[in-house]
Amino acid sequence: MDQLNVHPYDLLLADSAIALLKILLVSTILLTAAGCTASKLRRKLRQKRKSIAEESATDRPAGRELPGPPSLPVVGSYPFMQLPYRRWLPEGARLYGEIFVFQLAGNCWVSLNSLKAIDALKEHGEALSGRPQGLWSKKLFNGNGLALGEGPAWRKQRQFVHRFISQIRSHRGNLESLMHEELQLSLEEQVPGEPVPSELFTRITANIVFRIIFGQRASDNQNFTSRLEAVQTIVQKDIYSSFATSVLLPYLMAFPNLLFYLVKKTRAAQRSIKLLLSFIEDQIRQANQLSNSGCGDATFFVETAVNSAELASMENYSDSGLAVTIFDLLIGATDTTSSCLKWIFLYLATHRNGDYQDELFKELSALTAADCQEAPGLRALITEVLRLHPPLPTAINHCAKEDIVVLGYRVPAGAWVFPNLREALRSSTVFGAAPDQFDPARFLTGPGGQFKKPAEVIPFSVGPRSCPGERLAELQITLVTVELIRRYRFRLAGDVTPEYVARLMEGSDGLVWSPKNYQLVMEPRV
Ligand code: HEM
Repeated sequence: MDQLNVHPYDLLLADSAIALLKILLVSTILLTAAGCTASKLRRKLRQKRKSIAEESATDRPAGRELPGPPSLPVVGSYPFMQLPYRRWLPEGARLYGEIFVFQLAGNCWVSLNSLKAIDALKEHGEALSGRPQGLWSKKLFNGNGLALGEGPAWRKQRQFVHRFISQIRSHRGNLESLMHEELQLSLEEQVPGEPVPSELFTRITANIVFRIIFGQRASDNQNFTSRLEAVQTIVQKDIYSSFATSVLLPYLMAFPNLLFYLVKKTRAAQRSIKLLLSFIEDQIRQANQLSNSGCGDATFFVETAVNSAELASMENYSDSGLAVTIFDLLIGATDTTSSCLKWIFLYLATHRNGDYQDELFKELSALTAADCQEAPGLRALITEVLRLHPPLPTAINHCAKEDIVVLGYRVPAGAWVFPNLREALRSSTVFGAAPDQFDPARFLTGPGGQFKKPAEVIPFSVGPRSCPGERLAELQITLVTVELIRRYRFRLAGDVTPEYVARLMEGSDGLVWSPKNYQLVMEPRV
């Protein structure tokens, strides 16, 4: 009865007071913890500075201080640059030149902006073969895999992947018919008469890679496709683009569980990655069972890997380690290759009002199917798209294992070093007066318009960490492009204004650089 006498406002007030108290309590705990961490960090920084100062000059390689924006405590270089930082990089290169440094998310980032600077990845191959080992990679991948792994295990798995790719490429006929079949199936799955979403290219690529790895179509496996899509969303976002992550991340890192359990998006991302990894582990278990029963098919990656004595002899080798390598192959292969195809078909649909695609169609129609792959106009198109829109514009961060000197500047051990491929591939010194323009003819020379592959176009990066999937990606891009140009004429669906095309061309800000999604009208050529 007593309760009935309580006015609802009183209840509301009591609730608010409790909520306020809770907020105050949590804030106090957080602030105290942050204070402790900050002082811990300050102490560490002082110790680090002291030990650096104590290093004798002879121990350190000579070299000037790297140029770059200033850096403040806590916020780093954030106030002097813009986010997303990738969009600011051209400005940084203009201000500071071929190589510069900035501080973000508590780390020292070194941007290599020219081909000469990027050569450091070859020249200091071993010293720069490290990868930053952040909280994410430790917690989710445990140092395994190709993209973030290091040391002898990474080297051995890379060799294994290289050998597998050369082996399937040596049965080129089989590989090509798998790709043709997949393209045909993916096209048949489109709604007849409707414009085709640019996501078609992701579907084709995912299906091809999935078949190479598991011997089945990805589209037939809903469990896989939904998990892959969730992980792709993470890859397409750049976690360093926001203030919260670029500035607060190092402090949140001090409380990994807080980071994982409080930040909803991070938790969802972690869950998606774990689900995809557990799906891959199931496939590995099935491959093991098939192999033990003698019913396996060792032409697929997963079967070849579970039967490999070389991999089995690796220290701490496990199914979960192999799952991370397969995860890297799936993710590494899908978004990059499909991004390139999306750019290609955007240009085909828009460049020179369609005259350009008609020219290519004529070139390909005059050739046999085998010769089409080497057609100069086609090679020039693919090379120009990869030059202007490298799918991984800043590759993956490398980590300097020791102090090195690049172009006369000292790069400190522990720095996150990345090749700024987008900048280097738009150098006017190398690519002429209009490097930002789409002009495939720049790669055609001589009276017959011969194509010569330029060594300067390096969208797959260079050095011991360069992309192991380069040859596979090139074959896939070539086959899909030839086949579609020979069959269809393309235009963008909807109200196509120059502003709309410019917006599509701006692309995404994530780790992988794709055009914004578009719809393609594909008219069969008769
Ligand atoms: C157009 C397509 C592709 C492009 C432009 C591309 C580009 C790149 C780049 C720039 C890197 C980072 C190199 C560095 O850190 O310096 C990389 C790494 C990697 N790529 Fe690709 N890639 C493509 C397709 C593929 C395919 C088809 C596969 C799988 C078969 C693949 C698997 C990987 C893996 C596993 C790594 C990590 C290698 C390591 O750290 O040792 N990529 N790729």
